[in-house]
Amino acid sequence: MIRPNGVAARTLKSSCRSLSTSCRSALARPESSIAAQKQTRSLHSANSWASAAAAAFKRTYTQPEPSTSADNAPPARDHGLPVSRIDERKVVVGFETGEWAKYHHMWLRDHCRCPECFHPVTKQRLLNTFDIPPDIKPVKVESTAEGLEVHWPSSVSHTSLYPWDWLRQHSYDPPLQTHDSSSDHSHILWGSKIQQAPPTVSYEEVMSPDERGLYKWLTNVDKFGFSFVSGVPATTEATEELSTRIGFIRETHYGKFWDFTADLTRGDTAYTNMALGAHTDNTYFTDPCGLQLFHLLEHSEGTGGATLLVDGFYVASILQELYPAAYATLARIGVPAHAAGEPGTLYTPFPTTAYPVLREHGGALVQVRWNNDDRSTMHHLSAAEMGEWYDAARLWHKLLTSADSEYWVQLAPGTAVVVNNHRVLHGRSAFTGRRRMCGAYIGGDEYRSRLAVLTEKFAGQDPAAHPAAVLPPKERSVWSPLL
Ligand SMILES: C[N+](C)(C)CCCC[C@H](N)C(=O)O
Ligand SMILES: O=C(O)CCC(=O)C(=O)O
Repeated sequence: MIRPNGVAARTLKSSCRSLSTSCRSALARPESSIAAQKQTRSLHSANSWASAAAAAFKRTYTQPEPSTSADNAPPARDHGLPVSRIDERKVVVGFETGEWAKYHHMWLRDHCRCPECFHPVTKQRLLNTFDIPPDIKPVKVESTAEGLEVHWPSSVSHTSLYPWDWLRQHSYDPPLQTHDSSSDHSHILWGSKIQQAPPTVSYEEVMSPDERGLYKWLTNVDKFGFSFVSGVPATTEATEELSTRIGFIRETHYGKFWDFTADLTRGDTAYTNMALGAHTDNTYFTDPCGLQLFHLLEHSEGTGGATLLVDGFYVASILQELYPAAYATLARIGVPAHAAGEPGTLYTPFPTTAYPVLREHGGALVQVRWNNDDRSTMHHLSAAEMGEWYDAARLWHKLLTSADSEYWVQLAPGTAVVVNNHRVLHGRSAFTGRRRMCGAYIGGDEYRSRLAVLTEKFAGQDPAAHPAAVLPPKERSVWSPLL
C-alpha cells in the first residue's frame, strides 16, 4: 500500500472521495473522463529514500539529540550516554531518547565489524558465523562515547564495539526506526498536471564532473519515476554517453544501445508506426530492466508519435482508494507474458505466472508490471479468479487511460527522458513519416547503486549548490547504513 503520511493521506482520501463520486459516475458514463477531477496529488511519504539515507549518513557521524520532554526523559545517568546491561540471552540498551532495545548475544557477535571479523576494504564478513557458540554471552558491556563495547568470554576472547547510532538504526527488538528503503522512498505521485513543471535537468549539469547534476537527475527519478534531460546533442553517441553516466547499458535481444524506426527490423510493435498503450517494458523477463532512456533523434514528413507517460504508483494509489478489492486482485494474481516476435528468441519470465501487475513488498507497492500487448494466455486461474482478474484489470485500465492520469508530451531532438520502468508506464501515439528513436535499458541495480554512491557523496548537501571544489569521496564506513 502506498502509505501517504497524515495530512497527505487525508488530502488524498478526501480528494479520492470526491474523485470516487465522479470516478464512479465516469466509470458508469465512460464517455466522460475524470479530467474534470484533474488533480495532481503530491504525496511526500515520511522519508525519501535519498534523504533517509542522507539523514542516516548524517546521524552516523553525530549522536542523536537526547529528548528533552520531562515525561520521557532518559533514565538518570551521570555521563549522558545510553545505558546497557546483559540479560540471559540479550544485551539491553537504553538510549538517551528514553527508548530501549534488546539485541541477541549471537546477533551482536555475528555483527562485529572489527577488521578481524569484517573486511575493512571489501566490507565482507570474515567471521564464520557458525563458529560462534550458540549460547555465547558477553562477560561485560560498557557504554563508551564511541558506542557499546562488548567483552566476550576468554574462550572466544574478543572485544566488539557497536556505534550507538548503528545499534539504534538496526534495532529489531523492538525496531526503533524503519530502514527498508523499498517502503520509505519519497514518491511524489503525479497525474497529467505534471506537465506544468516536469522534472528536468540539463545535459550540461548531468555531464559535469562534480556529479551534482547526475545526483539531481537520479534524485528526480527516485522521486518522480522519470526525468527529462534538456540540451542533449541529438546524436546516438551523446545519448549513449548520457545513458552510461548512470551505469552500464543492459543488453537484451534488442541489442545494447538501440537506434530504431518503423521498419520491423525487430519482431516487436515498437518497430512499427502503431500506437502503443501505456506499458512497462520487459514483462517477459524475470527481472524487467530498471530504467529506460529515450531520445527522439528525428521525425520528418509526418505527424503523431507523441510520448505518453503515466505514474503507475499514482494510478495504483487511486485504484486502492476507490477499488481496494481490484487492487488486491492485481497485487495477488500473476500474469504470464512473452516476447516471441523473432524465430531465434522466445522469452517468458520464470516462474511464468509468478509476477502480478502490482508487486508489493512489506505492504508497500514496489513495482508496476503492465504490458497488455505482451500478456500471454491466462490459463492458470480458476473460473472465479478469471472473472475477478478481468474486472480488476478493466478498472486499472480505465484509471490508467483517464485524462487525469495521462501525461502526453511531444519529444523533440535534444530532450531525452529516462523512466523508472518499475513505476512509470510509457507509450506513444501512432505516427506517419520517418521517426527515429534511440535509447537504452539500464539495470535497476545499477541505477540504485549509482544513486546510493551519489547519496553517500552528497548526503545532506543541496545538489543544486555550486561547490568551490569537487567534494572528495567519503571513505565508506563499515557502519554504512546500507550494509
Ligand atoms: C525499447 N526497444 C525499442 C528496444 C524495444 C521495445 C520492446 C517493447 C516490448 N514490447 C516491451 O514492452 O518490452
Ligand atoms: O517509440 C516510442 O516512442 C516508444 C516505444 C516503446 O514503447 C518502447 O520502445 O518500449
